[in-house]
Amino acid sequence: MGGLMAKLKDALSEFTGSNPARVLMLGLDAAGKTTILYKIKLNETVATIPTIGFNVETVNPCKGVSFTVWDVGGQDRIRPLWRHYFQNTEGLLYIIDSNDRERMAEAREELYGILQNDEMRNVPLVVVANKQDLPNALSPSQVAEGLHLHKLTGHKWFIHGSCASTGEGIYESLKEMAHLVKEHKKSTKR
Ligand SMILES: Nc1nc2c(ncn2[C@@H]2O[C@H](COP(=O)(O)OP(=O)(O)OP(=O)(O)O)[C@@H](O)[C@H]2O)c(=O)[nH]1
Ligand SMILES: [Mg+2]
Repeated sequence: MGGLMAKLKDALSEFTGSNPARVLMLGLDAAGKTTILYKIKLNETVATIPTIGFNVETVNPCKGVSFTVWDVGGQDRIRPLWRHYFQNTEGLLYIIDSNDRERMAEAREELYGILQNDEMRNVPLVVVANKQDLPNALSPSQVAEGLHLHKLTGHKWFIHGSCASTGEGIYESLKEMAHLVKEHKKSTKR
């Protein structure tokens, strides 16, 4: 009985305050990462400047879920720094500017560059197809196609559309991230 109680306690505390999951948020510059981070943290649309370095916040996007979200600047000259944040990552949030059709191939190459790293092996991926409010934005399924997600192996993935300025779609993306991280933790415990 004691063992069962301990297991239950363990399951319940998986993502709660004392033990947040480490979520890494990457994507090309101006995709909307910092806007998303502070929308989750403060429920406010903040005016951002390009991130040089990183922002980190602990957030509780839904009941019983706690994430430490690392938002790392995406300008090309600082992308080589991304790898320093890979270790112990439990979920990758990859943010796409769905309106930036010209840079979809670049976003794809960067994504595959991240995922092939040993430290990111099997880490679940949630792609956020942001800026859905813009009239020329690719739909989430077009973004999935542009990123060749259907060819991706070794990573559970999910894609959701969002508009960071209104917050639409962000909660759903994080809820799915919580689900995938939980599944991943279970499978690595086995
Ligand atoms: N229309 C629209 N604009 C957005 C949306 N999300 C973010 N933006 C704008 O996009 C610009 C870049 O947003 P940031 O959050 O700074 O982008 P970032 O990914 O953190 O960029 P780096 O820090 O350079 O990597 C800002 O002007 C935001 O207001 C969105 O959903 N729709
Ligand atoms: Mg930023």
